[in-house]
Amino acid sequence: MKVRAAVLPINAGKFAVALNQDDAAEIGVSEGDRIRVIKSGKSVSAIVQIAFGLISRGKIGVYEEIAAELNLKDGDEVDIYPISRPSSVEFIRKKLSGKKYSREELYSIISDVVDGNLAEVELTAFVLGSYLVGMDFDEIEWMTKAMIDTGEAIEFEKGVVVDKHSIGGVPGNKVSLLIVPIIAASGLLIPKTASRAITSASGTADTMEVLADVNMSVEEIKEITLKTGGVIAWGGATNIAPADDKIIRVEYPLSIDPRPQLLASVMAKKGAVGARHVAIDIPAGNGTKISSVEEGRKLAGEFVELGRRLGLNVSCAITNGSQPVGRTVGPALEAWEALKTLEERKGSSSLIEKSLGIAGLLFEISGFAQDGYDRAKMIFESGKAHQKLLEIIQAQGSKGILKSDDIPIGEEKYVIESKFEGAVVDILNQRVVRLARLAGAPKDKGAGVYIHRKRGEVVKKGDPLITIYAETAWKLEKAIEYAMENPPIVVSGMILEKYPSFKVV
Ligand SMILES: O=P(O)(O)OC[C@H]1O[C@H](OP(=O)(O)O)[C@H](O)[C@@H]1O
Ligand SMILES: Nc1ccnc(=O)[nH]1
Repeated sequence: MKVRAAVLPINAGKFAVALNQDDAAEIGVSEGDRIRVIKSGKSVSAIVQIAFGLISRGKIGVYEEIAAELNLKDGDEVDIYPISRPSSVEFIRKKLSGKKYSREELYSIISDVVDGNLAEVELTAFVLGSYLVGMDFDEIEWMTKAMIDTGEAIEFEKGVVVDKHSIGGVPGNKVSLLIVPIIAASGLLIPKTASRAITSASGTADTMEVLADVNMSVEEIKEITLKTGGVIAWGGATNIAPADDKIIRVEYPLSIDPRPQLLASVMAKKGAVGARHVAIDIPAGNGTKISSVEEGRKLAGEFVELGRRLGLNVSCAITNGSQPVGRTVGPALEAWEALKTLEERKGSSSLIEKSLGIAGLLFEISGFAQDGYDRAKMIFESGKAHQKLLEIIQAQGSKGILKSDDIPIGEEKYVIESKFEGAVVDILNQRVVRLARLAGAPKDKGAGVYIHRKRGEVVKKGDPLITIYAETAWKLEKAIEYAMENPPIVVSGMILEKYPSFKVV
């Protein structure tokens, strides 16, 4: 069937088109089906969206990706006809009924993810297949290798390349902003790519973006690493393991990170940047991805084994995830705390101890030093790590922030005070994250929370417990409402929740 193109100035993130419902019915396709779009001998397969009333008969709405690929302008005539779903969909369905993927099937699924050949619902089914049915170790290895092979890789001709990654899950985990400059200042190379938030209120890429550009090509990552010793780039902007960010996009709204995807997501990025020695941070504690040290140990074993299969020397640190790291949660607040700690060479002990511990582990496993922690501490206390972060920020493209207090924080704020005297007995990670997300994080960089009292600290009646920051008043309101019903910080003796809930109207 011949139709005329209407170019939609929208990036769909995949090859997609919008069809009038009657045209779709005429060629026998529905929402999510595929068609082939042909122009002057060139063709692409595209996922169909039905645009009720928005696209008139005889027209086809083409998003930017297809317009660019086929060099289409408004009014150009194209040929369309229905095609069948890619075989990956069949493989995904097989997993949902409890079967094992073959190496070829996983490669085909990951290639289709990268090429944008899977509709949102199919990609979601892939993630849910891993979540509900799981994968065995061969499948995890094949998926990781497929993720590396469908993207670009970096090779360093000289230098010792190391890397670190956290499985995430604990709020406030801004440690990479301290670890990367400590390692880079030592002369080792650390070309770190990070993801944006998955289950938290700020991923390392979101936090670093407050200070510097994080969108970098593979060439830039290599060049800046060779120049300064390290980078903190957003993996999703590179062509390094490009399937990763597309998978993370469907995990984020569900706030789930299935174990096979987690292992592959982390290790594909490490394998692709040419790292030889890798430290993995596994936060364990209530309300994180790993609830106990035992479970953390099991996952650590899986990381080490996957590393072995990929030729990487992997060591894990099971870390305290029972409450947020440091005192801040949310992109700007976390960037502020990381930079402030480097400037003043002091700050929250959970942030400093964890950063020095993981930097020290990297020094030890790479053979750089036997007293890794002490070496990391020396670099941190000498101010070299602070200078190095500023240098990395300049090299990546600075956002114009020279010191921590220049970082803009959301202007709408509200302080939650303690209603009575006592001690903080718990901080509920998931409530802290939910609160920061309701306030606008990670999208609104200035949104988040500052935690005044952590576990074991004493409070008097009226002392501040937590300050919520937001960029807009209505988001602040929503966050306050949530915090009132679901207190994120528990002071001894306090009622956590009432059941059945009772509201005064
Ligand atoms: O807590 P959630 O959002 O699930 O996990 C995602 C975070 O964990 C990792 O941290 P890092 O890059 O090693 O610092 C990722 O890159 C990302 O920043
Ligand atoms: N699934 C993931 C968890 C943490 N970091 C990542 O990059 N990916």
